[in-house]
Amino acid sequence: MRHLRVALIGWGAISRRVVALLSERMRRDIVIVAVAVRDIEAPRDGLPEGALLITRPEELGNIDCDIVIEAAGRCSIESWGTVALTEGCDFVISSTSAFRDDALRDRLTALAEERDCQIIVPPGAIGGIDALAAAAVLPLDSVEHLIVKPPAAWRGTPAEASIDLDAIDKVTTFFSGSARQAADLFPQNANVAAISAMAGVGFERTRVTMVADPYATRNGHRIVASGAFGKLDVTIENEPLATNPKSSELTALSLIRLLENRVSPLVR
Ligand SMILES: NC(=O)C1=CN([C@@H]2O[C@H](COP(=O)(O)OP(=O)(O)OC[C@H]3O[C@@H](n4cnc5c(N)ncnc54)[C@H](OP(=O)(O)O)[C@@H]3O)[C@@H](O)[C@H]2O)C=CC1
Ligand SMILES: O=C([O-])CC(=O)C(=O)O
Repeated sequence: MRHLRVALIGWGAISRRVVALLSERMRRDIVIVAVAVRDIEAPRDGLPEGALLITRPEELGNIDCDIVIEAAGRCSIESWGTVALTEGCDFVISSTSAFRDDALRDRLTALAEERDCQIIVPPGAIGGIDALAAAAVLPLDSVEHLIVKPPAAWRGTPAEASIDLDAIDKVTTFFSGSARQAADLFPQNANVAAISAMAGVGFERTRVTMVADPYATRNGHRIVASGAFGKLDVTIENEPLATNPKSSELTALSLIRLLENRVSPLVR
């Protein structure tokens, strides 16, 4: 039986949900060996039994782990990714908006190649990424990504500068631009734009629209692509995570799929 030793960067909504699901699913073959936090003194509950609490990327060097999963925020990508890859661990990223920075992406990719390990971008909160990436083997004409969330999910973001989130009574579009602009301006809501961009036609050519919908209760994504392969149109409505309405439950589920595939004799 394969075993997987995992370090989690961040102890927020996604990490907590991943750990709860692994426990519910009794995955004794997937062990959380470390959890990275910023403030070691802060009170926190639910940590996986036996996991070491760490605060500095260098501490990964003292831990025997196979894979490091970032679920913290884009500021953590460079420091934790550099050490994880240098230590020969695969590095899974949730804060994919960090990769709107081509130089950072190139630096980490070169390091992964040098250390013979991988940076993994899971589909996160969206579906159809396997099909989009496969379609991109042949020329693509266009990729559009529509993000629709309830007003509460846009609080504390630049959306507040263009619309009154408390007052809107109809579906309101407040952003239209490239995936690079979307990922740059909305690091807590448009990581998915970076995922669809990297799977398809890149950060400049992927067009993103963001919408606040006062009647929505879920986080919605629609990806429409066309090209030599044909046409793709994928729509998904995600339940938000209980402890962070900006993030969708599917992001944690996608990490469970990734981890379970790493230990399973049948990858699906
Ligand atoms: N790829 C995708 O499809 C999706 C990606 N995301 C992204 O995933 C990331 C995690 O999301 P979520 O769990 O909902 O976010 P939360 O805000 O719930 O949790 C993030 C946690 O990370 C901690 N943190 C921040 N920086 C660091 C650091 N440098 N080292 C250690 N811990 C750190 C914070 O701790 P504290 O502030 O207490 O120190 C917080 O507890 C976010 O960037 C989010 O935008 C979200 C949804 C979809
Ligand atoms: O969870 C979602 O629906 C998408 C999200 O927050 C992100 O891409 O950052």
